[in-house]
Amino acid sequence: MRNLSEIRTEIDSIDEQIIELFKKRMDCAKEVGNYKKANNIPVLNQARENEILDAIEERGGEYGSYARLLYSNIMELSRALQHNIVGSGADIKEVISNVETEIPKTDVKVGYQGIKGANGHEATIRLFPDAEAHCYKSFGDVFDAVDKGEITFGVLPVENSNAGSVSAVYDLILKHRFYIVGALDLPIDYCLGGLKQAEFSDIEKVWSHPQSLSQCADYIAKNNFDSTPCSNTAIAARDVAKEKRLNVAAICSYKAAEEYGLKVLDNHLQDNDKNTTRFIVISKKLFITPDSNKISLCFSLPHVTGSLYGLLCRFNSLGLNLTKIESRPRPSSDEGFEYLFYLDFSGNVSSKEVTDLIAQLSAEMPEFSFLGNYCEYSK
Ligand SMILES: C=C(O[C@@H]1C=C(C(=O)O)C=C[C@H]1O)C(=O)O
Repeated sequence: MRNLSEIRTEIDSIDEQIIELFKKRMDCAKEVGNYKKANNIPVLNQARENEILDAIEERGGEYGSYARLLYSNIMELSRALQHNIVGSGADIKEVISNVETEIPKTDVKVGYQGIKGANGHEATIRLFPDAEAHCYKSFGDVFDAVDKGEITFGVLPVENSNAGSVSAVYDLILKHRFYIVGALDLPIDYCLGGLKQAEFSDIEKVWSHPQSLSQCADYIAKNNFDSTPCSNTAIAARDVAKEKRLNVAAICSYKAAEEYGLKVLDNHLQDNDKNTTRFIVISKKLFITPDSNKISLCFSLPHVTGSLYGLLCRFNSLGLNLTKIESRPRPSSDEGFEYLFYLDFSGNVSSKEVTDLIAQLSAEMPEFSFLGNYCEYSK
């Protein structure tokens, strides 16, 4: 048997040959790109790629499936190069280069779901301390109000560190495709708000938003409470005050308890003391502030093997850090389910590599939208 350094010497020499061949292949892809640009031919030729992949797999012998994977990556990168040459996604690049960089914070109307004292209200106050806050019954109503121009911005919860994604909001993001212009990670602290004359031992039932009930699931189980979902934590607090039932309490913010005259019967109910909810700011107009550190995209995937893998390979090749990927199903006539994807990654569009990537994806992904580049605050 050869010793390790002998084998490694051979590997190094093979790599030297592979890299030279890889460069030659990319030079050819570049030439193909120029030809496609001159002749107005689409970058992707799936049939040709499939032919190459099948042939490579065959020739790869015992390493056939590895060879296929290697080549799917190579062709992914070869296409990325060609998209830059043909100038794919010029419309998105144009939008990004002409964007406004300052978000108006005064003399604006900002909407949230719920009523005064809701977590959405708190997020709105923190993000827009000088704005006029408007409350809406449902998440959908906030989106509709932005659509009609009744409010300039909407503040919506998208994710909680314990309970996970707020699917209803993701569905609305994917439906409306408004821009995301800001985000805030808001620590959430719940109390048990009961009637003034109630004691902790009187409480048998708790009312709150399903997300909040889920964030306090251990606490509720430990105390053997009966839980009832409400449309909002602050609405739960208001209704507990209104209904005047001694054995019912709301799981709500301290502000909501105070706002609706409830007595705090217990503190910090959340199962995880780092309980945090992420809110986003939606807008019909795009703003990208210079401190932006997060980019959001959405798209559907073609029904082709490895299409999600191919997409992830592009991010990997640029060393970009994906922070979230969410898929939402929707019924489709032929394939049973079809999926829309929502994706976040760290970055700023001032980087050419990043805008090139967004432009490339816009040309390849069905139903692609660039949702925005914004700063995610944690206060
Ligand atoms: C290079 C080409 O463009 C793309 C990349 C391919 C490759 O790298 O082999 C194959 C097909 C196209 O999707 C081509 O059309 O030949």
